[in-house]
Amino acid sequence: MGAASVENVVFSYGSRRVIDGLDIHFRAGALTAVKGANGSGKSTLLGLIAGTLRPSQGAVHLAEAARPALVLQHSAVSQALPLTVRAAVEMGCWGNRSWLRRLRAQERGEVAELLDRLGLTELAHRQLGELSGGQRQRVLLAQGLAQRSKLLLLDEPTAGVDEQSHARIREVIAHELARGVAVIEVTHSNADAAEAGRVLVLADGRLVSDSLGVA
Ligand SMILES: Nc1ncnc2c1ncn2[C@@H]1O[C@H](COP(=O)(O)OP(=O)(O)OP(=O)(O)O)[C@@H](O)[C@H]1O
Repeated sequence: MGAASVENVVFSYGSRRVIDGLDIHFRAGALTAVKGANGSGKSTLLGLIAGTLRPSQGAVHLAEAARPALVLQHSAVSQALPLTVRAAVEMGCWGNRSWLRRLRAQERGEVAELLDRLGLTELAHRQLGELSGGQRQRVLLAQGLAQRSKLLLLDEPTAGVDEQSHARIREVIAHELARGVAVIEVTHSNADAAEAGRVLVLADGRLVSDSLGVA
């Protein structure tokens, strides 16, 4: 059993079909890059796997009962949420439990470690709205990692980040892969896609290329 599979999936917004019969099996513990022009359906595919969107036809199957962790692009998330960086990352630990529940010491330790790995410790008390786009992107990634899912869905995690942050994000992805997490990464970067074991290319909601990467 792989990490996830989409089987003959079709998805439409109104009468517009934006995913047009995708049939893809994602291996466990591997990095898969998803490329394609703007509007080709990449983010929609992640939403379908994450369960935030439901297929109009076909089915999505997940290996784990737990939900995948979906990390959106920072531009897709409100900057106005009255949350500190630390609180945003802690939200990733909530899972299905009550948000009123206090974090266990172990979870607090994990949050501190994630803040450190993503270079956010100094920013932990800042409000999300006070951060730059690249800083917010790292917060969203830390929040996704705090979910401890075996399937991590990343929507352009390195878009618009500086070189140092880029390196940190690549290290964090490599670390997750080494832990056996499957990562599906939407990217426009050839360099990032080259790190993947497999590169998928979408065009108009269809799979037009499925190749093994160089990694
Ligand atoms: N909420 C929505 N309502 C209607 N149409 C939408 C909605 N979200 C996306 N679309 C359309 O669905 C299609 C696929 O969008 P999607 O965001 O999946 O593309 P993408 O490949 O991720 O693009 P990008 O590279 O720009 O992020 C596009 O034509 C887009 O205009």
